[in-house]
Amino acid sequence: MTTPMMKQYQGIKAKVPDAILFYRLGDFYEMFGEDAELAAPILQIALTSRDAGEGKRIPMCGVPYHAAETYLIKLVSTGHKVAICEQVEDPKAAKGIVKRDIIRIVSPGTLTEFISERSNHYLASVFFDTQWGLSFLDLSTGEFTIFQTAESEVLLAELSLIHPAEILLPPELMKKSKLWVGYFCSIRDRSSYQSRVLDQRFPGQASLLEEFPVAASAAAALWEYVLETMPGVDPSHIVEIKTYRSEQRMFLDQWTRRNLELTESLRNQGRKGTLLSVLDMTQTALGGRLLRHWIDKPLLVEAEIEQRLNNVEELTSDSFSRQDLSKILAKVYDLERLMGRVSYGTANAKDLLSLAQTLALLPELREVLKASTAGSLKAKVPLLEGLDPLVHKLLDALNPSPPISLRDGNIIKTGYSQEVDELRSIATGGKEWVAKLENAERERTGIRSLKIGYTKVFGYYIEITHSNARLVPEDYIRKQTLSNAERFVTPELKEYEQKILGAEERLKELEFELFQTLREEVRSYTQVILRAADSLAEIDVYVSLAEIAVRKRYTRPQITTDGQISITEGRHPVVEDMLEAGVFVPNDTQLSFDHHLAVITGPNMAGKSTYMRQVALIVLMAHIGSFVPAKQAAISLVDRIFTRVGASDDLAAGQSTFMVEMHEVAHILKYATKKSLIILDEIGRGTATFDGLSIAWAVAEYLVQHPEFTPKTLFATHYHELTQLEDDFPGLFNLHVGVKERGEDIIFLHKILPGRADRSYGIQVARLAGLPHELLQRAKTLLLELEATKSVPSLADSSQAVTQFSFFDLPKPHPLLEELAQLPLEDMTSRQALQYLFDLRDRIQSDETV
Ligand SMILES: Nc1ncnc2c1ncn2[C@@H]1O[C@H](COP(=O)(O)OP(=O)(O)OP(=O)(O)O)[C@@H](O)[C@H]1O
Repeated sequence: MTTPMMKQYQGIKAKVPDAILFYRLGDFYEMFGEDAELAAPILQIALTSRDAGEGKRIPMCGVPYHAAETYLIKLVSTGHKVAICEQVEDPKAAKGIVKRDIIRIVSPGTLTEFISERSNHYLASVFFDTQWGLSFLDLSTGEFTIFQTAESEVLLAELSLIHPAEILLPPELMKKSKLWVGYFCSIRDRSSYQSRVLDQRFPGQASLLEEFPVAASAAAALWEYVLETMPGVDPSHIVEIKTYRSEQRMFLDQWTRRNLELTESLRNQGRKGTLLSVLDMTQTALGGRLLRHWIDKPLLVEAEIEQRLNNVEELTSDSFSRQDLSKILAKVYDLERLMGRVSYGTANAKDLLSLAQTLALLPELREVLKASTAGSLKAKVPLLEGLDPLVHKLLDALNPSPPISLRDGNIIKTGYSQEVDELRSIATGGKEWVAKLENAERERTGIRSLKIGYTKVFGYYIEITHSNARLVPEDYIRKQTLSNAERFVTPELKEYEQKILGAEERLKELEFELFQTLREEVRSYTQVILRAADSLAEIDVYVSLAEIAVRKRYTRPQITTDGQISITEGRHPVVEDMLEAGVFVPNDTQLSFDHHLAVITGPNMAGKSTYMRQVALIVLMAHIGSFVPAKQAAISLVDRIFTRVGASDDLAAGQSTFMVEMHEVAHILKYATKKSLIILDEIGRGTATFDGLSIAWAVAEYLVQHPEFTPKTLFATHYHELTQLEDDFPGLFNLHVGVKERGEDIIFLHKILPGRADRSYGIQVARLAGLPHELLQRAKTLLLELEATKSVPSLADSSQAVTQFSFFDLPKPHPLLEELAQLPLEDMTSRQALQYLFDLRDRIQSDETV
């Protein structure tokens, strides 16, 4: 027969077939059967077995419950779900086997511990019904958002932006596995998407949910899943559902975000070298996360941008307030996540203390804001009010250095509760009483080594060594014999023991109860605390942006709608930071509807990419509400920024470098409007020369041929042929990056100048990179050949057939070169050499040798 315990286990396991069940047995969480076989190698713990009844044995492994978190994280981070099953009744009260049940299911998306402080950790849900619905929730902070779009591309870009730890999908979408490559997905029953759970929980948001029904369906499934994974818990810190509308926030596709290295660097996907790292001087995790949101979703509404810029400007000119606010913010804890723990009932005394200490800063913060010349930020003052009574209560109630555990007492401060104080004085006074008794007994018996001790099993005892046995009084009752001593009790000691132990026990219980009441009281302030948290985050971001603006000499951009982007002495915020002070060469930019496409030529390494990205970043920073690295900037609002930069492939999605490039170009041409800003860096270079040139040429033409479609475009290219377009299209103009030649070398000036570059200097750059001399000589010879044979046909006539060019098709070394190589220069006078050169020129001009 199966053992009763195994029966109970199987019943619970049947509820969570897709999760590894942590089954609490004493001080361990045990795993059985397939769960054990799966988990043991991941956790690197021993796999044993246990009697399952009927002579069968079942595989088993276990982890100690006090260290369970580390094991749990390991399983979840390797893409597994873990269900935690606890005893749910007091073992003393249990008849037969103790009742157990699942108290929480932890999956990658529902993890709230050990997650990055400065970024969000999202659980997402997707649904499709003529449109795409997306909903995502950060359980640790309570941020809950819905979003709806007709374009799958937009959905995928949103997903790549929020990078959810887990996506919930209905069965029909789960099948479209190509869309979800790289994500941990959980399947949900289709009925979950029709659920009305949100109507009851968020009654105030009915109209929002009605407006975006597909996203609301996704959110319903998500909410149901949350409730399922945390039975009995209402995440009260999740107070509202937000959305963002495409007309209010700039949508940045994943390529643009990546190419501009906004929050992740291309090289190592870390923060270093990103716009975020340059702008982030926030002091709090709240502010850090908000700044990231601002960068991810720049504003499109002029008034909102101006409002942010006003706040930044006011703080730039008030260094006192900036410093004071910074000092206060440095002491602020992560209120959102603390409130998360309050709502899950996992906040301990240290958490409430951190919360109280943070809220205790608010009066000082309000004073600084009131006194500041930053008028707009004064509007935040009322949002930081209403919490002082709670702070006083918490600080009065909580011991300033409480233990982590809530069950061991020492949480409540003396003076807060009369009952606590009384019990504590009995408990601690009792110990004094024991010490007194010890002295008295030593006197009475004359045994100097007499000791009163305590063990959990025997309670209090009087210990007397065997050598003093003859001095033991008659009223001592023998309790235990050790190798060198005897232990005794007296009725008096026993009676007092009851009183002390009872008091200690009751004290711990009472302290826990009082703590829970406090935690509930904090929970009742959820809305007010989260409102204060929002304001703190904003103030933090403004102080950070202002501090950066002052330190790095950024200026306030003038926001316009006249279609002009006019930047004087603009700099690249990240490249500038990496170079020594004063080394970065600033450059100007002028773009308008009439003059909207700049073809930029210049050698490799000259600074074309840097310049184009700098323009994109300055425009983007202006839309965030940040000051910009320029002497002066007037930025007309753009609707989107597109970039096609550098070679990258997406082998996971089965696309070659060239395919990715063409895909990105197609995407840009499809979605860009007259109000967009486009960065195109060397398009066409991923394929054969003439194909590439033709495509680049045709794209440039396309961008200037339609009078109603004049997106501002920076177009860097090594195909110098494109500069010819300037003559035919007034909207197009040439720019080049200046270089200076010194002998065989070139010096990069990094200066953007009007007009076209005369040469590519590719070989000089290759020399700088250290290519072998012999190879460079050969390259030079080949270059002369190519230039001399003029094998590149003019593409001005697009009907002309384009032939592919390959190094294998090169002609043999030109006879002229052979002649030059043979020239007896050592035996020639300089006059003869000069004469030879004149003759040579004449021969070339008369085409004699070509
Ligand atoms: N304005 C500038 N001031 C100072 N240094 C600069 C400037 N612009 C670029 N640089 C330096 O030159 C390096 C190369 O710049 P960038 O990559 O923009 O060149 P590029 O012309 O795009 O080259 P390629 O054609 O090979 O892509 C940068 O890493 C930076 O160190």
